[in-house]
Amino acid sequence: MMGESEEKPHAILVAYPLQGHLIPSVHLAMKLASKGFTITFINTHSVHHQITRAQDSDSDPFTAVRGSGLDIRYMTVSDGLPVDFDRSLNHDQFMASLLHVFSAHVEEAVKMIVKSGRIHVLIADTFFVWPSALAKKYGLLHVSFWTETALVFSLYYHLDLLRINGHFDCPNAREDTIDYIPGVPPINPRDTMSYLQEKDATSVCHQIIFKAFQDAKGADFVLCNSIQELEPSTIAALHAKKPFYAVGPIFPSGFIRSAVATSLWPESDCTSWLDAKPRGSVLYVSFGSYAHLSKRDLTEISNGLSLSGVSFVWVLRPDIVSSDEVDPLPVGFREEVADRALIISWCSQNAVLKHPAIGGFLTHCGWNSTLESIWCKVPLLCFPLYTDQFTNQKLVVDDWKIGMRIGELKAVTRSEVSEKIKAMMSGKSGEECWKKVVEMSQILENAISRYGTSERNMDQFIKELDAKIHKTPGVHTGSHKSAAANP
Ligand SMILES: O=c1ccn([C@@H]2O[C@H](COP(=O)(O)OP(=O)(O)O[C@H]3O[C@H](CO)[C@@H](O)[C@H](O)[C@H]3O)[C@@H](O)[C@H]2O)c(=O)[nH]1
Repeated sequence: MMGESEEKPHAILVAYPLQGHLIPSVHLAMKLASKGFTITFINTHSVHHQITRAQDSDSDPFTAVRGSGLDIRYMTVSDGLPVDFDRSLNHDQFMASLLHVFSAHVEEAVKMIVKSGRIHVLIADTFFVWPSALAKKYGLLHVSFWTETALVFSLYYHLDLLRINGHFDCPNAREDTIDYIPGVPPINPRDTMSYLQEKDATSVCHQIIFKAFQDAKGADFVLCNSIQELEPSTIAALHAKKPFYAVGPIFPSGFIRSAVATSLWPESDCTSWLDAKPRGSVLYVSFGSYAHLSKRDLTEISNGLSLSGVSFVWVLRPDIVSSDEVDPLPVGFREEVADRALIISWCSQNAVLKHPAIGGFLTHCGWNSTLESIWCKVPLLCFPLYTDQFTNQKLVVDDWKIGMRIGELKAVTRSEVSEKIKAMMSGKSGEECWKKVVEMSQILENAISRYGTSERNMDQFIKELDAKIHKTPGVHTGSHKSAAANP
């Protein structure tokens, strides 16, 4: 991309310290580096510690790709809490630290990088509350990286409209369709993010969302891990407001194995177990890296899996109910399903989804899982738990018709779980979803092919960024002058 004589753009990329954000951030860094960027990637000490512990190796995760000519440097900073602090058990304290303390540590790192050489850009997850302000202070361009759908971005971006219209943050919030967000097809409030459906909008996560989207309004560019063809009107309307580019799906090159370690937990290898199963016969079950299930729902899902008679691989994180609860599964469950179930703590999800034995995915509808499932032509059984997962479910079930809901409107029961699993794995409705997901996977493949929309969007973004860097020589050098001008 870059001309020989031109200086390479140097970007700091700060990943949000959660698994579902870290994975696309690492692969965005690799993508940009392959297009000629120098990247300084920043992880928290805690994430670094978890990755190296999972790998049983102390080296920085990018070591493996350095020989290939990618210029990716690596730093770690504190998130404000001790490395071994249980962030899963103390969610609000962790979030409060990211809200109030983390920026001071990032600023120290940015100051150091700026002092040591030319730097042009700060790329940071949209959920951080400080990037735009920090970028301005140090004379850097700000690229906001959004790891969810454009639809979710747009709903957060237009919180003021939702408030004015009485759909959010008011005593008796309206329950009728939201039909006034620019470019967004009408949406039922029940399909919006959990934070928009909650009555109390004073939680630490709400504060993060309010501040983050205030800050994001100052971004020079937004890169979104979605695909233009999947959300055309929403993306067009956002792009009309600011340079908003869909560049997804952002996957490791080769998809199955990432050259850079990103897993926060050690991975079990499921290949030989899956190799022994017939094509399309196994259900993969995972609720992602962060969400918790209630004990009641876990019991119903376990019993539903048991009743269904279907073979399954279940990623059951040790903290799925709470890290206080040692084994939350119903007594006798493991023995009952032993001949057709593989229950593990973590795996290479991409490798599992890509295996021909997998025929369906019971998922919380995290956006990465959704994209990975589509890529692997695996239809989804949706059991959203919080945040954007309800909105992703709406896209999957109502708009794209590649999945089915579980626990819709009422509490989930074992018989519903069992019936839906059977319908998905061997019924007509499962077959319909499968046909659609095969079509959709082609859209994703096209988007990241040589002349696909995501590839072109990425190139257009780089061209515009480059023009901005070179338009005002001396400004985006990370010089202390600009920092001093805006103390
Ligand atoms: O055993 C496993 C289970 C998961 N994964 C990976 O972990 C990631 C999980 O991401 P995601 O499916 O998006 O779920 P969360 O971890 O829950 O991600 C958070 O971040 C996402 C956006 O970045 C949001 O869409 C989710 O709602 C939010 O909970 C995916 O890449 C999976 O491939 C593994 O590698 N091994």
